Amino acid sequence: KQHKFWETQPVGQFKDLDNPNLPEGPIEPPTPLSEVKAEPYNLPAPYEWVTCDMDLDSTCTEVYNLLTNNYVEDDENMFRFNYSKEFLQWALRPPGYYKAWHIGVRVKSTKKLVAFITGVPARLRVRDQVVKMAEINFLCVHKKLRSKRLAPVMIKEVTRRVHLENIWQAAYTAGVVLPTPITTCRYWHRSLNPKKLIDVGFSRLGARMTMSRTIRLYKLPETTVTPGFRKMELRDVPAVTRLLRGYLGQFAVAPDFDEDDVEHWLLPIENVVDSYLVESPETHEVTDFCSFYTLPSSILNNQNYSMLKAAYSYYNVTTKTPLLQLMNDALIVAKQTDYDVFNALDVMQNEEFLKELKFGPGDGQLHYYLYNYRIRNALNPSELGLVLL
Ligand SMILES: COc1cccc(CC(=N)NC(=O)c2cccnc2OC2CCNCC2)c1
Repeated sequence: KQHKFWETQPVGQFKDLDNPNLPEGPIEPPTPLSEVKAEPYNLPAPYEWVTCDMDLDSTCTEVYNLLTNNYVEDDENMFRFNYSKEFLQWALRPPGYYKAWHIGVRVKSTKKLVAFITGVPARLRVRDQVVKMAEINFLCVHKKLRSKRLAPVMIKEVTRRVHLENIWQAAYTAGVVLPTPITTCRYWHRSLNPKKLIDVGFSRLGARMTMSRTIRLYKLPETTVTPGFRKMELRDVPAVTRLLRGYLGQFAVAPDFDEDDVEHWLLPIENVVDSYLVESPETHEVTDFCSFYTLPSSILNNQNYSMLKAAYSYYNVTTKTPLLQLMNDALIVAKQTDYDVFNALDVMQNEEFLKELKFGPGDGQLHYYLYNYRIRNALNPSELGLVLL
């Protein structure tokens, strides 16, 4: 009964796990475009498909409001992701994006937006194969329409529209176990504003800890310590691309970023994405890079606060500066710009700094998935070089 839908899809199936003979790579071959279903899948009668034009402020506001009230909550339903409009426009319009992959479901009679799912194109390398994929995200069904089995038809519709662009693989994450994770990550949090985090129930006062001792424990310097540490600028795109491509090559799964991708995904946008680099004061060479994205969470019921300002570790590269020192500078700039918490997954080399920089383990896991692409053995999170938004 479980996974009724996913057992019908070209994804690694749990029953295949002990079959070492299945080759790594696509599970199903591409379909001739003439054979891809030309019409959208059928929705239940009261609903209709709509393509959400994120360039239209009114549509962007509808998407923002749907997600603000109905998107992912933590396990204890105390917080809900609150992606900003500017973030959504950034996340959904990378180089080569397709408007048709920004899919909404409206109530025919009222035109109310009640569900959403998106894809954006990405070139991902899986071991030695660079594969054109869709990164699927923001699957959201209004709370009042849950268990109407809308999610499977929305997944089939975005898959159909991705197929129409001759793309046959996808990548996505979920907090739940589906067939079959390529890796399972743990997330970690570094308190920047411990008083607020304890007040809103995100953190608990440690045993034998006072509030003032806790505030002292997480205190950070007022200024960064690495000489040449500065914000990334447009002129840095070629150097950052070289740095990032060289670094990501070590991971089994990672984006195959070119300069256009780096310009879109890593050039700082206030309150959306922040990127810093180390330019050697002697040689002016760009030797290190760190970045984080901004994803606030609504605090679902607290008298004093309504929003948690959270930074999420994105891509970080070191070739000269110790990773601990670079990431501590990232914590310092996040604290300076009023973030309450800095989150990170145990992917790439993040384990090197998590404990040392006073991150605490979160209580959940994030599973990564590939669609229509088998990898022989699940990866360790440290073999994953991909961060999805
Ligand atoms: C603190 O507010 C929350 C609001 C909703 C959910 C969660 C817990 C959670 N599920 N966190 C993560 O999935 C997570 C934790 C650390 C880093 N990235 C993450 O998720 C990213 C990547 C996947 N898409 C959502 C954002 C926390």
